[in-house]
Amino acid sequence: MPGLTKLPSFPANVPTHSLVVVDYQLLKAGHKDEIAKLWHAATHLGFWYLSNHGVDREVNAMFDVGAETLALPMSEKMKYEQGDNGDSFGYKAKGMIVTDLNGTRDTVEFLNIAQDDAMSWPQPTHCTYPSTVNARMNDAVIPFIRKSMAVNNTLLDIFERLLGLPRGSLAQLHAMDEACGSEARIVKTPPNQNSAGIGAHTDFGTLTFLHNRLGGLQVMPPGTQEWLYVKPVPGYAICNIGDALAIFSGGVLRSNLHRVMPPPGEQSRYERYSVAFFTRPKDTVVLRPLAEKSVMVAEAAAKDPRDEYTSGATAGEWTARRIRKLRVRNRKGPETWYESKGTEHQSLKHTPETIRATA
Ligand SMILES: O=C(O)CCC(=O)C(=O)O
Ligand SMILES: [Fe+2]
Repeated sequence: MPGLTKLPSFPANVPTHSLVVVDYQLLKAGHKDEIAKLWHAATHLGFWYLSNHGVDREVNAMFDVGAETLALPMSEKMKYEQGDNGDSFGYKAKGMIVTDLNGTRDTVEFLNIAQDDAMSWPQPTHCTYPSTVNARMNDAVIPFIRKSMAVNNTLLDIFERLLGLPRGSLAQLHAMDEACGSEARIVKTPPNQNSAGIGAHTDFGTLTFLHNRLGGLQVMPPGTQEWLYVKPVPGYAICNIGDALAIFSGGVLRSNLHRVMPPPGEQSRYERYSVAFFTRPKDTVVLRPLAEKSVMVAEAAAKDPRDEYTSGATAGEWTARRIRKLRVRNRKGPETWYESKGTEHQSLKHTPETIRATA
């Protein structure tokens, strides 16, 4: 069980970015200073720690489900592999996606469990899962997904209000009346790696609720070309804005570039697991600034003459394209790496040269 091993502490001598700590209970209580801290983090780096989220027990259970499942024989896991069509749900074997422009293969394996499948369980909506997932659906997976949804929906309601959007408008884009790309993920990085686990990317969806025990996650602060570690803090989630929310807000909220590297220092000798929940819009929602619904978004969109936030794609198409273009077997050359990109132009000028700098 990954939770029972005593892990070496995060080293003090690696370049690290400190994140603002936002208290979830204070946010829920409408505490003004806490909401102001959240807004600042969401409109600048797009990442923050969330304390007092109350999901610790469920997160620990998910680390165990991940360890049990990813320990299954490869032949069993491969029955659930994502494939090359841009589907997200299921298992992704190590080395199936590229991490950079040169086509370097990834070093991680992960398992994605659809929110829709958990909500319709035992009836599948999208796909089925390994027996180790099914066995823990009721006591671990569903409780984790339900609580993560509640956290992300609370944050979404706050952003909706602060963006000046009509009440319920963001919630409507994420309602459970249609299929969506929201999913839980468990990522496993083997010990002693020396290349990127997951390459530089922005998240595809709306909001990410992430749980780390070992280091490895890095962010590139806006306006820099420098990668900085995010230190895992026990009990704190790491939250970040994804592309869909950056686009809905006309760029007011920031979807920042990040990647997963081997854990730093002594930690690199250990297997690394992370657990995440991604809230994504309903598949049919078109990704575009909600300018007609908010003066703030309209003003931000007007300052974007190149229309970089108007994708024309639905959320389902956006996610499928980005996954498809990352798959090794779909790679034609360096251009396929650029074709996998989302709103990275927020961190970089949208040119091959600057994207190359992060590759
Ligand atoms: O493992 C992590 O810490 C982050 C993973 C990540 O960025 C992702 O799965 O999108
Ligand atoms: Fe990510």
